[in-house]
Amino acid sequence: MKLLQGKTVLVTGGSTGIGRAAAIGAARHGADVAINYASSDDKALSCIAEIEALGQRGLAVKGDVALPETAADFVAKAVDAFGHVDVLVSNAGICPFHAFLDMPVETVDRTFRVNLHGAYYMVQAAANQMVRQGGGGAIVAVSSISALVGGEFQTHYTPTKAGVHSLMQSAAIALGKHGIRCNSVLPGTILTEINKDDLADDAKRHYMEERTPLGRLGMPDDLVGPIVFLASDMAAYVTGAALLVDGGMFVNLQ
Ligand SMILES: NC(=O)C1=CN([C@@H]2O[C@H](COP(=O)(O)OP(=O)(O)OC[C@H]3O[C@@H](n4cnc5c(N)ncnc54)[C@H](O)[C@@H]3O)[C@@H](O)[C@H]2O)C=CC1
Ligand SMILES: C[C@H](O)[C@@H]1OC(=O)[C@H](O)[C@@H]1O
Repeated sequence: MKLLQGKTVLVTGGSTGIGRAAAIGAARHGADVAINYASSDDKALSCIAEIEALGQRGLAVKGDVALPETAADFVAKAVDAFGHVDVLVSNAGICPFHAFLDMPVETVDRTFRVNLHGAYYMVQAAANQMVRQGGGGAIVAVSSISALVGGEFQTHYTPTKAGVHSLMQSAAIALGKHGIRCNSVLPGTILTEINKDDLADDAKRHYMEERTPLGRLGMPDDLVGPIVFLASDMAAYVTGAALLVDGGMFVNLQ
C-alpha cells in the first residue's frame, strides 16, 4: 500500500541518516522527493539515484538551512520541478556535543541557527506554498526525545529540539484553518553520523542500549513508518502531536 502516491515530499538534510531514509521511504510510498543538503554532492546524488530507481522523480538542492533564503530557494526549485509541495519533513540538524561551562558562543549560535531557526524558515516557506496551492498539506518535524529530557553535553542542543516540538504545536494552530497538519517525531538514540563519535565510546553506547527496553539502538529506517504515517492521509485528524520513536527509552526509569 502506497501511502504517499502522487505527493511531492520535501526533506531537509536529506542526504544522510534519518532524512535520507525518510526521502527514500517517501519514494517507496509513491512520492516524488526533493532533498535539501548541506555539503556532500555525492551523498545527495546517490540518494536521488535510489529515489529514481524506485520509479519516482528526485531533486537535490544544496543549501544551508540556517540562512533564511535557503528555504524560499528550496521550495521554489521543488515547485519548478514538481509543480506543488504536499509534505515537508524538516529534518536537518546538528548536535556538536560540548560541556556547558566552557561552551563556545559560536557553537550555541550555530546549533540554534541550524536546528531551530532553520526549521522555522523551512516550515514557514513550505506552509506559504501550501496555502498558495490550497488543498492543505502535512509538515513533519524531526524533534527528539531530547525535547523532553536533558543531556550534560547537549545544553545547546536540547532547547532546539524542544523548540522544534513547540513550533509544531503552534504551527498546527496557525495552519489548521488551511488544512495543513503539523506534527513531530521524537527519535530516541538512532545510529547515524550525528552521534558516530559519541557512540564510539563503548561505555556510552552500552549505557544507551541498556536504557532501551527493545534492546537495541534505532536505525534511520525505524523513523520511516512514523514519518510516512504522519505525512499521509492515515493521519488526517492528527495535528499538533508528538510521536516518540525511541524503543521505549523515555519511559524506562527502572
Ligand atoms: N540520531 C539520533 O539519535 C537522533 C537524531 N535526531 C535528529 O534527527 C535529525 C537528523 O539527524 P541524523 O539523521 O541523526 O544525523 P545526520 O548527521 O546523518 O543527519 C543530519 C543531516 O542534516 C544535514 N545538515 C546539517 N546542517 C545542515 C544545514 N545547515 N543545512 C542543511 N542541512 C544540514 C547534514 O548534512 C545531515 O545530512 C536531526 O535534526 C537530529 O537532531 C533526533 C533524535 C535522535
Ligand atoms: C545526538 C544524540 O545521540 C541523539 O540526538 C538526540 O536528539 C538524542 O539526544 C539522541 O541521543
